[in-house]
Amino acid sequence: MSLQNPPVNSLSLEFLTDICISVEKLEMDKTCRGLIITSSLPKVFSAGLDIMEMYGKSPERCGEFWRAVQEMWLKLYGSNMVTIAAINGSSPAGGCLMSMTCDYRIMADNPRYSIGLNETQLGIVAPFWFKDTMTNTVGHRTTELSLQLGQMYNPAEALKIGLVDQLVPEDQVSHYSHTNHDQVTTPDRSKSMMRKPTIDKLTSKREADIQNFVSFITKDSIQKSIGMYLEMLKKRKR
Ligand SMILES: CCCCC/C=C/CCC/C=C/CC(=O)SCCNC(=O)CCNC(=O)[C@H](O)C(C)(C)COP(=O)(O)OP(=O)(O)OC[C@H]1O[C@@H](n2cnc3c(N)ncnc32)[C@H](O)[C@@H]1OP(=O)(O)O
Repeated sequence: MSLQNPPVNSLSLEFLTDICISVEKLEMDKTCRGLIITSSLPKVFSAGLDIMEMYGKSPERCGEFWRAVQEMWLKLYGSNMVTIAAINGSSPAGGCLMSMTCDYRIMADNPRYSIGLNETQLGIVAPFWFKDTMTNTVGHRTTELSLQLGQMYNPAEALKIGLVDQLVPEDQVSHYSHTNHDQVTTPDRSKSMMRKPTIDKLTSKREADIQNFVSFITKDSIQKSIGMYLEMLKKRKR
């Protein structure tokens, strides 16, 4: 599955819905042995959630958006397929979350790229299931530090903390993803055993999580922080 939503593969409601439909189709396809997620765009795996979906939108629309974010996570984290993230560019926030849902992460060894949960930099708090996914990937202490600082990691740092499993030359990300994928022939039952408690936690609190998101994101102070962050993104470009 090659992500293609220019300019930066931000995860809008529409794009998330497309991703969920694609994953669902693959999940039902008995001939499909697994999934490699990568990006068709240069330099960016995914810029994370589409910030415009969280800025100036109605509570109803925000709720619909958040349900789609949850759905993407539930489908990928709970997938019966062997999944590999072929991270061929930067992958902040929701992009990092998406790659952490996979069984294995291969990243292009380009020091210009970065990956991490940077929500704190936007003045927002990473939801509990983002935090749980990171804890399951890199451990409690690293997650605590990482979330408090909104830390982004270059590939070497990401490998060191276990946020990615392998670094490869930029032009060989696809090759290594396929080679690794071929070595794993059957999805292991231990995957669902390890992930079930985390999945059950969100499933049982799904509606409350949507309500929390909507009331948090529509607050004036949070809208102001997001507006300032958007301005900063645009200025940085010039
Ligand atoms: C207490 C109860 C709590 C309850 C729940 C509450 C919590 C809320 C949690 C919400 C969680 C959010 C997770 C997220 O994913 S938020 C998104 C975070 N993403 C980012 O911060 C990424 C920002 N982008 C970048 O760093 C860079 O764009 C890049 C990905 C490294 C790519 O750089 P480059 O190639 O140089 O591209 P540009 O920076 O020039 O961007 C081009 C273009 O795209 C716009 N853009 C970038 N990222 C996003 C985005 N995520 N959403 C929407 N738009 C984005 C950027 O502004 C440029 O636009 P213009 O061309 O119009 O200027």
